[in-house]
Amino acid sequence: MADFVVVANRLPVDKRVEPDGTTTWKRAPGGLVTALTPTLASRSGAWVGWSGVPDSSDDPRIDGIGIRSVPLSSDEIADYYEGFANSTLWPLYHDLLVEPVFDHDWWTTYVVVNRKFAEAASEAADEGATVWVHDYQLQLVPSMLRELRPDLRIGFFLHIPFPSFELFARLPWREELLRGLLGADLVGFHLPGGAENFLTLVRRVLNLDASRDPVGVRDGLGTVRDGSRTIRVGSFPISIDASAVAEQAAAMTDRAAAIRAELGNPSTVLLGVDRLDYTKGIDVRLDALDGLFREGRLDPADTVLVQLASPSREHVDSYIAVRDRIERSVAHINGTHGTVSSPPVRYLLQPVPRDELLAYFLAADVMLVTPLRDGMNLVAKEYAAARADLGGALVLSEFTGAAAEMEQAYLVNPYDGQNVRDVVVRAVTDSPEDRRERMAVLHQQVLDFDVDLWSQSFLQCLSGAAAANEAAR
Ligand SMILES: Nc1nc2c(ncn2[C@@H]2O[C@H](COP(=O)(O)OP(=O)(O)O)[C@@H](O)[C@H]2O)c(=O)[nH]1
Ligand SMILES: O=P(O)(O)OC[C@H]1O[C@H](O[C@H]2O[C@H](CO)[C@@H](O)[C@H](O)[C@H]2O)[C@H](O)[C@@H](O)[C@@H]1O
Repeated sequence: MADFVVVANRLPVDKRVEPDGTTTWKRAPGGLVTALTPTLASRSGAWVGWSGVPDSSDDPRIDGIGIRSVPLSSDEIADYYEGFANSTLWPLYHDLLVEPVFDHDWWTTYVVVNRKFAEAASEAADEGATVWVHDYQLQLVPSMLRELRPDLRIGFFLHIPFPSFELFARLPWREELLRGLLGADLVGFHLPGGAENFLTLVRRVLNLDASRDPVGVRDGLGTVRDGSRTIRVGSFPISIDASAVAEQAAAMTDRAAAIRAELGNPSTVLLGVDRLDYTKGIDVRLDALDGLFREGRLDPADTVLVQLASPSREHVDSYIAVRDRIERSVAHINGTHGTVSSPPVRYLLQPVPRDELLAYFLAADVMLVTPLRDGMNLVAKEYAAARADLGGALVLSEFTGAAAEMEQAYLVNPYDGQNVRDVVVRAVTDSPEDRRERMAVLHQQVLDFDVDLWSQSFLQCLSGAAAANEAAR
């Protein structure tokens, strides 16, 4: 039994079946794992989640973390993960970048799978334990878990944007989803705007008493009264283990120089690093590059864009469509502006090892982070952390959570193509002193506001919120 339980769609481990049929488990790279490992290890922790493959139920123990797999069948993965989570909630919460599908069978499976996660958490948690539930895939878990285990302290954190009333209210299951979240003692969002949208929805859809004051960052929590319980609502922008990134990147300078040489030592190396997702605006930066070559403002013989894309949600139609669009655009740019020996876009559709990724950060003159919408975007923070040399420049979409903190980045409106082209040129051509000044602020900012601050501030607020509810009970 654990006194601290994390519940997330994905386990912090990757299961691999080797060609000889044996199974190996590796700790998965990722911000959430890094953020929570110290707390999990120091408090007899457990992690409840899905292994990423169908029908898997092994429970390996990794780095002192007890793992509890929630087995999902292929049909459940199709309806809960690819369906309701990633074809209904994901597009709706990301401002309708593609049309969300409302399917009642998917909803039924979402309820069934959320109950599986709640039951697994209930079995893993010791009396009075703290349970931290994560993200849009599991919004019903807080209330299901509270019903099963009223003794638990329950927190919920949403990693993606939380939409306005006008978007959220389209959901046929809007009441159930809000009620699901209200099972928590503390509901957290990246930005105050998400928290305020939630308070408005609770007031208008459920007719509950919800506070109207602006929500602060890690401070000034909102409240919802639900019977004898008070649910706190707050903003906790996630971050990264910035000092570890800076240290690991410092060891990669030779590899960074080698990468530039492999690219033909062009004057300008631009870089994009994303899951292949339509929210990430990969097509926005490709269109900007095409336009800048046409306008003669960048020289295709002396400029290279490296786009590293990790395959994601590959069975979902909208992801198949965006992959096609991006690949056509890459071929168009290389076919139109390149030569056989030096195509200006180097595109990789596979994840690269962590060290290699850090070397690319050091090799890049300009990092292009241009999402149309993004809850936070950790890549932007990792780039700033990696650049302890204060080199490079960050072009950052205003529609990311990261932009709320990283004001010294070259901010762009990804919906305004001319603005993107102008800002990219500015990031490339500004004086080295101006670029250094901006990077110095960004680098220090990510060191000061790191992932430890995120998890500790959330857990401290959760402890206060739960204690108040226990006293009222
Ligand atoms: N090792 C490795 N990590 C990657 C790769 N692509 C993206 N990542 C990591 O995946 C995470 C992406 O997080 P974020 O930018 O917040 O976007 P998200 O994909 O929507 O969660 C960051 O920690 C990236 O460093 C890759 O090719 N290799
Ligand atoms: O699990 P997948 O379907 O493969 O997707 C990967 C993760 O994508 C989303 O990440 C979000 O969380 C980041 C950290 O808070 C944030 O920076 C980013 O803006 C979000 O998009 C998703 O929310 C996770 O649940 C997925 O595991």
